[in-house]
Amino acid sequence: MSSASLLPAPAAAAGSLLETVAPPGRTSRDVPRVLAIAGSDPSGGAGIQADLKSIAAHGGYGMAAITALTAQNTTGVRGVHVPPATFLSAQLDAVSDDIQVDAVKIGMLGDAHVIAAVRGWLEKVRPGVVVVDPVLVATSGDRLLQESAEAALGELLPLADLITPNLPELAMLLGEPEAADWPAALDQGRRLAARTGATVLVKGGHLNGSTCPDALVNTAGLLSAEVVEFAGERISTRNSHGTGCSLSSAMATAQARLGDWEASLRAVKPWLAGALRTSGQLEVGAGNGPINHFHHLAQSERKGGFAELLRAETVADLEAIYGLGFIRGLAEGTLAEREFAYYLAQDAIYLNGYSRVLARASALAPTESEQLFWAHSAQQCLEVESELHRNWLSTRSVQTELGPVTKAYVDHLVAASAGGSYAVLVAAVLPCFWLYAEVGETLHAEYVAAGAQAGHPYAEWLRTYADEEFAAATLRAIEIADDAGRAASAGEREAMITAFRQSCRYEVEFFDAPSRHS
Ligand SMILES: Nc1ncnc2c1ncn2[C@@H]1O[C@H](COP(=O)(O)OP(=O)(O)OP(=O)(O)O)[C@@H](O)[C@H]1O
Ligand SMILES: Cc1ncc(COP(=O)(O)O)c(N)n1
Repeated sequence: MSSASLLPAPAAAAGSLLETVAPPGRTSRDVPRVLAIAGSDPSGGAGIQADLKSIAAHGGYGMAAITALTAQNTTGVRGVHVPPATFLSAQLDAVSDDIQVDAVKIGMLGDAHVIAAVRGWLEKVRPGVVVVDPVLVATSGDRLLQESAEAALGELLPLADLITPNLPELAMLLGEPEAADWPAALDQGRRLAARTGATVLVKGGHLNGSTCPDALVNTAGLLSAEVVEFAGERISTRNSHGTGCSLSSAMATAQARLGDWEASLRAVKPWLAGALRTSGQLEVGAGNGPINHFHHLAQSERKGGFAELLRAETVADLEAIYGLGFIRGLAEGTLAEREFAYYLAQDAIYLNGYSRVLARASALAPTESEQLFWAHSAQQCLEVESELHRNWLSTRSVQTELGPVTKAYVDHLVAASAGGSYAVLVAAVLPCFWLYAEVGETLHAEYVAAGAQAGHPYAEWLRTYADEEFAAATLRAIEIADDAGRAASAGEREAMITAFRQSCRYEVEFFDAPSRHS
């Protein structure tokens, strides 16, 4: 790979090519007409097939001019055929002679002849929104643009409003080594934005670590700041085939409707996260599978679908809970009395705060049945709290002040209740039902399986742990969260998942707190 910059000199970028870019004031439409100019992926995960799905998922009318045919699947690219560029020009003219194109997304281009054809058409038609995804190499490592065409691609970039390179592409376009971390990637994004005059979407998909941030960068004052970052969690999946194609098409469609890049990415990123998160449901191929473009439709149809998604989020935290010294000590009877007393005292404090938050859920509930469920649960909490004081705490010497984990957990719940979204609040309170019920049932079953020894110092506690009424309430809380999640927008669903995950983390920490703070 050539390490020379693929871009024209800055002076040229700022000259005539830039003047051909359409002005930012564009018409917004309810159903934008979006043209994808890209290669075909017959397995449906990337290229034009992903573009059309992504455009449709965002409510656009999708059109497709095919630059190249590939023979590929989820495991790799077997062949590439680039038809004569004159026929691409014929496709492009056939579309624009008849149809007003509100936005264009450009993906795989294949070779320099194709780039020249696209460039000639863009200069003639000047679509209102142009997004260029500078596709060079597929996830599988196969080349999708001839190396000799890289300079021509660089010259096309100043015609874009938005460029969406991944980290290796960003580096190659600048002729620099790949950024080692996120700040270095943002610096490269600034340089590409300055050289092209376009907005650059710097994507964090290729970073290491638990987060997956993105950023919009524009050095000409088009955004609210030069660099606008969008935080995101990394989703553990190998189904990333076509993520970049889908993101760029979604951005083109959203921008044609909203006329605001930041609002567009705010709308698209939660959708993409949901599409990655649910990608496994598709069961397509043995390699890097596709994302689930229409997850928002499927989820709203299938009862239990959102709860399954939440359940998958709890796996690591449940594992962590079962590995904690506190839990093992409780199960085996070796737990220090001091730690048990600390746990009970903090539980009583927690339940008081939790009860208030449940009462808020009752106030926000959309139906009388849910209102009653949360009100009843709030009352139950107070009853369990006084039971703790009466039967468990009155005979022990305990520390009664608010512990740091209890405070953080209750603060998180109060914040969720103050946010005003019933769905997010329901997701935030759910782990206290779900994880506690699961842990209780498991520990109780272990205790019974081990012969339910009467001499076990925590026998009485373990016997009350798996309460049937609480198990039934847990099922109802899960059902309510599932209904709320299926009815929620993509953005609200992501906020629900975030709130749920945070509460799950606090459940782990709550069980770990006695060994750290008692
Ligand atoms: N594991 C992940 N979890 C969450 N978001 C992800 C993940 N991987 C990629 N993304 C998001 O997907 C988008 C594409 O990012 P990435 O850097 O992977 O681009 P790409 O390499 O062009 O995509 P492709 O996989 O199609 O080649 C970005 O918004 C990024 O944040
Ligand atoms: C026709 C076509 N266009 C683009 C990509 C890149 O997508 P990915 O990087 O996810 O393989 C691809 N594999 N095929």
